[in-house]
Amino acid sequence: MNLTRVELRKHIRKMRRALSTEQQLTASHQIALQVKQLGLMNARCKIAAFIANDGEISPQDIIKDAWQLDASVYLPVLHPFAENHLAFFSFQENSKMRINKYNIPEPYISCPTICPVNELDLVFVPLVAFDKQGNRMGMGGGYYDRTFAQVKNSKTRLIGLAHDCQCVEKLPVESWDVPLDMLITPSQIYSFN
Ligand SMILES: Nc1nc2c(c(=O)[nH]1)N(C=O)[C@@H](CNc1ccc(C(=O)N[C@@H](CCC(=O)O)C(=O)O)cc1)CN2
Ligand SMILES: Nc1ncnc2c1ncn2[C@@H]1O[C@H](COP(=O)(O)OP(=O)(O)OP(=O)(O)O)[C@@H](O)[C@H]1O
Repeated sequence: MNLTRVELRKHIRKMRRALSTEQQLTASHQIALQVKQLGLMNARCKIAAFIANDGEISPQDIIKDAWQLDASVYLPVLHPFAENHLAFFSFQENSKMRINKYNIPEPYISCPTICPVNELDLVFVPLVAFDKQGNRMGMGGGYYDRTFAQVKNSKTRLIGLAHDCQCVEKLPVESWDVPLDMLITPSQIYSFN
């Protein structure tokens, strides 16, 4: 990782953390409306989302809509054995949660509530920066890239969620980067490929 990548990450993280609570709530509402208008979810869907952290746009309203539709919702959990990989566990309104090493809440792991990654239909992906070619830069752990490296040819669609201010002209592409299928901001929908 070179300095440019580090500096860009730092700069955009600072910008998104500067958004007010009201801006965050409005943004969450707007991306949920975008998802609704696209008709991406139904009762048979298995959907992965995340709990917003560090000024990320919150999928909370998308999660509520998914529950309403009776779709199954999953959250990432830092994999207990496979280093820098994620596993996805069921998230329901009454799910018991624990805090991981990054201070992000995640469901307790239990065998019956895991969803194999290649069975996920939609994966809403957090990110720090994106460009209009479908490239994404995350927090730097390589978690999403590692976890979805094997499933990029499956039905699983990766959909980035971001504030408009996280758009950059062009991201340096690394060999391991897994590209997004779609990216949704409060004001834009980008479809790739
Ligand atoms: N909301 C959310 N959940 C997610 C991710 C994410 O990007 N967003 N991840 C996507 O991969 C995984 C966690 N990856 C993360 C990697 C680094 C940091 C982070 O804040 N790093 C701090 C140092 C934290 C520490 O070590 O104490 C930092 O760099 O300042 C957070 C999450 C799984 N869950
Ligand atoms: N499929 C992979 N196999 C092995 N190493 C990988 C893979 N994907 C990423 N990495 C490693 O992970 C590190 C972090 O990658 P990168 O900076 O692209 O993460 P990120 O996309 O920002 O993070 P995240 O996916 O957690 O949000 C890199 O040093 C890279 O070598």
